[in-house]
Amino acid sequence: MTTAAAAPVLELCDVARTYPGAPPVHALRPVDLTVEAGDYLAVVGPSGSGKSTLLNLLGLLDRPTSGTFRLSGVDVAGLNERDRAALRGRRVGFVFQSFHLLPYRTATENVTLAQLYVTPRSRRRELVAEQTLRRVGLGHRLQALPSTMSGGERQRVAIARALVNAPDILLCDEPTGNLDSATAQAVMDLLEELNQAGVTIIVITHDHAVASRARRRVTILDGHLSEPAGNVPDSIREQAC
Ligand SMILES: Nc1ncnc2c1ncn2[C@@H]1O[C@H](COP(=O)(O)OP(=O)(O)OP(=O)(O)O)[C@@H](O)[C@H]1O
Repeated sequence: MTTAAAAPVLELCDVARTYPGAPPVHALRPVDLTVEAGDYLAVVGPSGSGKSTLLNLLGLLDRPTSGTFRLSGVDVAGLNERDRAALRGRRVGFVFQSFHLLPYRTATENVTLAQLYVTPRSRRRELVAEQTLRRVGLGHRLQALPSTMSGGERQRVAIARALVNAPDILLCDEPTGNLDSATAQAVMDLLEELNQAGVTIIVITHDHAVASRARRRVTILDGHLSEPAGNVPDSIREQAC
C-alpha cells in the first residue's frame, strides 16, 4: 500500500495516555516517536510499564489523552470510529502472543477472512491468501486446521493474516510468548526476513532476547519511553515534532 508522500509510517508528538480514576494512572507519559517505512523497532519493558497502552494507541484501538498521532501522514484525532476502523484494517497488521485463529477454519480461510473488507472478489482473496501463506513458509499447510498445526505454524498463519492486506506496519505483541525457544527463533527469523523485504515492524516485548533482534530499540519504564541517542536514525533526528 502506498503512503502519503514520504510521510513517516508513525509519528507520535507528545502523546500521553492517562486512565481516569482516583488517583489517575499515567500509563504513558508524553512521548515523541517516529517510525519510518522499513524500520524494525522493538519496544521493551517489564510488566505494567505501559506496553499494551502504547500498542493500543499505535493500533488505533485507543485514543491518546493528549498529543498528536499521525498514521501514514493522517492525523487520527479527527477521524470517527468508522474511519479509524477502515484505516486500521488497511494500514495495520496485528500479531498477538496467542495467535487468535478461528479454530474451525483452515489456514487459508483464516487469512481470507482478514481480507473481507479490503478485497472484494472472493477468488482473488483466496489466491492472495495462499500466496501470503507460501511467503511465510506454509505452502504445504494451506488446508490445515489450527488444531493440527504446531505453535510456530499457527503463528505463521497469524503473520500471514496480518500481512495479507499489505499493511504499512506490522504490530507484534509478544509474538513468541507462547513458543518454545527454537520455534521462537524461527518466528524471529521470519520477521527479520519480512523486514529485509521492506515490511515495517514494531515488536512489543518484555523479552530482551526478542528485542535484541530489532534494529532499533526503545525502552519503556513506568510510562516513560526512552531511546539511546545513537540509536535514532539521522533522518528521524532531523525531523522536529
Ligand atoms: N484500563 C485501565 N484503567 C486503569 N489503569 C490501567 C488500565 N489499563 C492499564 N492500566 C495501568 O496502566 C499501567 C500500564 O499498563 P499496561 O497494560 O500498558 O502495561 P504492560 O507493560 O502492557 O504490562 P504487561 O506486560 O503486564 O501486559 C499499569 O499501571 C496498569 O495497571
